[in-house]
Amino acid sequence: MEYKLSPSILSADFCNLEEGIRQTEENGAVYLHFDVMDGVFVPSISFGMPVLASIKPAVKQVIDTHLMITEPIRYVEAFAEAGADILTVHYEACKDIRATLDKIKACGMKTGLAISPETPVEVLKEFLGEVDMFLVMTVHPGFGGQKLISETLDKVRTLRTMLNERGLETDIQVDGGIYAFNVKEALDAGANVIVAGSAVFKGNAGENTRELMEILKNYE
Ligand SMILES: O=C(CO)[C@@H](O)[C@H](O)COP(=O)(O)O
Repeated sequence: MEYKLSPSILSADFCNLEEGIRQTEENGAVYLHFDVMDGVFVPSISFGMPVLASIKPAVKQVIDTHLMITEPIRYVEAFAEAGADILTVHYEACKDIRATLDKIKACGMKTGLAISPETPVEVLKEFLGEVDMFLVMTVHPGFGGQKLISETLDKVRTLRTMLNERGLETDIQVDGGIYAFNVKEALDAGANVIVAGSAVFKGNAGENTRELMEILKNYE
């Protein structure tokens, strides 16, 4: 299993965004996590396609886009054009999940399906084998800097078991409250794509990335 770090720029210093991102890339983060919030699905508003389109040509990282927006199907084409490589939508935010996933695929992106902490993991059963990545939110979506809800890791464990039973090696991403001190708990539960915002961008992004990457590289 390949372990990947996806630094979330939500916690970055936007006056020095280019430098911050470069430090994560130079220190081995192959993904870059781009959190889109609409003020409806989640209370907060973040950034959207124009910001992504500016970042895209400046990085080689996989743009791992997490849409925290209602009816994301409306924006699938726009995010493909802006440069998203993976487009993750929320189970709770879609009227027609399959149509949304089909549109993501048709636009040439990888598919991600996310669940919020209150959503049971069993809802994902019918999508096993149909998506490239599942995202199990380890905090309530909407804000960086929250504390990991440890019960959400039980859902990661259950999901990894469900995938293993079907012989699937689908990526499981975890997002929220992950730091060097607790990342191993998420890996032990079965996650292999780690989103980290505060843990990377608060302080020295290069050193923080290196520290997290060391843990991922040495994980067995
Ligand atoms: O999607 C979200 C929040 O909704 C996350 O991607 C956060 O940006 C993670 O931040 P930290 O908890 O790592 O600070």
